[in-house]
Amino acid sequence: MDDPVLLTGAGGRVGQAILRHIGTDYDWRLLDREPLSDDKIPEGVADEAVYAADITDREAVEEAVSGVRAVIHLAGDPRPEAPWNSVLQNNIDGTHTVLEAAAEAGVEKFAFASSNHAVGNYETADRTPDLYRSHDDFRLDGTELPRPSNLYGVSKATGEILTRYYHDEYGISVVNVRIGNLTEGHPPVDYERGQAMWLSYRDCAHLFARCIEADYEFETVYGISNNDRKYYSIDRAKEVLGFDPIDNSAEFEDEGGDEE
Ligand SMILES: NC(=O)C1=CN([C@@H]2O[C@H](COP(=O)(O)OP(=O)(O)OC[C@H]3O[C@@H](n4cnc5c(N)ncnc54)[C@H](O)[C@@H]3O)[C@@H](O)[C@H]2O)C=CC1
Ligand SMILES: O=C1O[C@H](COP(=O)(O)O)[C@@H](O)[C@H](O)[C@H]1O
Repeated sequence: MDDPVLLTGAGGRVGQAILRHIGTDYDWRLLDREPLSDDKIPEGVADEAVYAADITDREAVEEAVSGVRAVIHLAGDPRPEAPWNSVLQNNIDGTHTVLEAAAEAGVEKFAFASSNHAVGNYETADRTPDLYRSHDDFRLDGTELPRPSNLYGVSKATGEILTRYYHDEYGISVVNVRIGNLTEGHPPVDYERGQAMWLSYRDCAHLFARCIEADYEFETVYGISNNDRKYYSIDRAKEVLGFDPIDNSAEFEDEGGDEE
């Protein structure tokens, strides 16, 4: 196997979606501030490769990142309503610490879990709800500036600026993945916005596998499944990363996804 890949926030929803589908494909280092129970650790991952540490703990992060070729950085406060003190510490300071350690260790690739909330204020009153429906052709494609919809979104936009700096200054290949709505098994029910930005577990794992495998310099892409309803373009993720999603929220329309 190639050099290890560090996954921060390994015990959370996105981390587990990744590990469930590609958990035996890589030599993982897993980091989370909560100790990981055995059922959250793929077969073959040694105890020494599992770190119970906070991403603001520079020494612990340095140890975890030493000798890895790629980082998938998920750890952080994922709540859209998270208060400033939490996103400042976990999302901004934490991301800075992981990037500093990655640069120092000579990591080649860095995939950052950004969010739809970094651009949530493009969803203006005059664009919605049509924006969430398949007849509407408005698309965000990753070239637009952030327009956060809450302080959590501000922290994700800040993470994207931090990755830009570490790419330009230290040459780390970066992909910011503006993840939509990860929901297991089916798209969110009775929630048009969520259906338009649904990301299935297997498409999520495949997308982050492509972030490990593909060649790129600095990219910002959207992480959603191949939904008929969409206002995020996945063209760039397809082109640069070779993302080839399988799922589509339209296939579940009888379960609460009908358009008006
Ligand atoms: N689930 C979703 O639909 C979306 C998630 N994201 C982003 O993806 C990432 C993962 O989200 P989820 O898995 O849904 O959240 P989660 O809360 O299920 O998982 C986050 C994990 O990170 C760990 N963590 C949090 N702060 C930490 C710290 N300071 N040090 C070490 N570990 C820490 C937690 O213990 C947890 O296991 C987050 O950065 C979130 O903002 C972005 C858009 C959508
Ligand atoms: O960034 C995130 O986005 C998803 C989807 O947002 P929502 O406002 O439609 O729920 C959210 O579920 C997740 O917790 C968050 O990290």
